[in-house]
Amino acid sequence: MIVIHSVAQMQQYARERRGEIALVPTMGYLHEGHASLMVEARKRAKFVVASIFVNPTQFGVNEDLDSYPRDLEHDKEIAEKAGVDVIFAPTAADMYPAGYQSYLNVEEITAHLCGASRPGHFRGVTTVVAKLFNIVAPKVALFGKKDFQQLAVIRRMVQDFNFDIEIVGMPIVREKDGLAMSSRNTKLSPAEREQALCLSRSIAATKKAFRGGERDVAALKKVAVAVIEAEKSPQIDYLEFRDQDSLLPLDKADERTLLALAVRVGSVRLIDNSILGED
Ligand SMILES: Nc1ncnc2c1ncn2[C@@H]1O[C@H](COP(=O)(O)OP(=O)(O)OP(=O)(O)O)[C@@H](O)[C@H]1O
Ligand SMILES: CC(C)(CO)[C@@H](O)C(=O)[O-]
Ligand code: BAL
Repeated sequence: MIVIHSVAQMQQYARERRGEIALVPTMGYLHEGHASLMVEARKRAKFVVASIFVNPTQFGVNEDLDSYPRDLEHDKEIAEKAGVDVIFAPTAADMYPAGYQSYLNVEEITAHLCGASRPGHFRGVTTVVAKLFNIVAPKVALFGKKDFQQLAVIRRMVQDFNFDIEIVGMPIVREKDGLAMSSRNTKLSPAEREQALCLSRSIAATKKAFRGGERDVAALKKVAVAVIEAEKSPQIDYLEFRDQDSLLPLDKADERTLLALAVRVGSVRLIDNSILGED
C-alpha cells in the first residue's frame, strides 16, 4: 500500500489505471464500518483507493472541524488489512488552493434532515466528492448507509451530472451493543457512550411496533421519541419517518419507510437510521 498526498500524483496514478479503480471516500479515523467498504471495494476492482480528507467545506463555522479525530498511522494499518492499494490523503491547500471558487449543489433532497440541521453541509460533501471523482476517476465508489441522506444526495449528483461511476451503498456496521460505528463515538465519555445506545434502541422499539401492525407515523414517532426522552441528557436534533427515495415526509408507514434520526449526546451529534421492513 502507498500513501499519496499530492493531487497531481493521484491523477497520474489514476490516468494509468482508468476503469480499474474502486474509491472509498472517508474522513479517516477508520473503524470496521470503513473497513467493510474497503473489503467490498477489493472485490469490485483491480485497484482500491481510499481517500482520507477532513473536508473543511462540509463543516459549519460552529462545528467540529478542528477537533475531528485524526490518526493517519492507525488508518494505514486498517486500510492495508482491508486490501487498500492507495491512501489518498491530500492537504486542504491542494484541494482548495488560493482563488478556489467552484461548488456543486444538489437542491431538493438536501433541504431536509441533516441538510436542514447543517446548512451548507451537503454542498461541501458534493463538491469534494465530485473533485475526488475527477481526481481518482473510479469505475465504482462505495458509501455507507449510516449516512443515508448523503448516499441519496450522491446518487442524485451522479445521475444529474452524468458521472460514469457505479455507486454502491453498504449496510451499517454496528458495535455489539447496537451503536452504529462512527469516528465521533470516540469523543463520547463512558456515561455518554451508554446514553448513545438510545438511538439504536429507539429504532428497535419502533420496528417492534411496526411489526406489531402500527402504521400511523404519528404513533410510531411517539414510540421512537419516548426511548430517547427516557434518557435525561440526549437532545433530539431530528427524528423523522421519510420516503427512502425522495426523503419527503409520510403519514402512513410501510416496509420501505426510512426512520432517520440525529441526536446530540453531550457535545457529540450522532446519526442513525433504518428501513422499517428490513432486519
Ligand atoms: N458504521 C458504519 N457502517 C457503514 N458505513 C459507515 C459507517 N460509519 C461510516 N461509514 C461510511 O464511511 C464513509 C466515510 O465516513 P466518515 O469518514 O465520515 O466516517 P464516520 O465514522 O461516519 O464519521 P463521523 O463521525 O463523521 O460520522 C461514509 O460513506 C460513511 O457512510
Ligand atoms: C463522503 C465524505 C468522505 C466527503 O467528505 C464524508 O462526507 C464522509 O466521510 O462521509
Ligand atoms: N460522515 C459524514 C461526514 C460529516 O459528518 O461531516
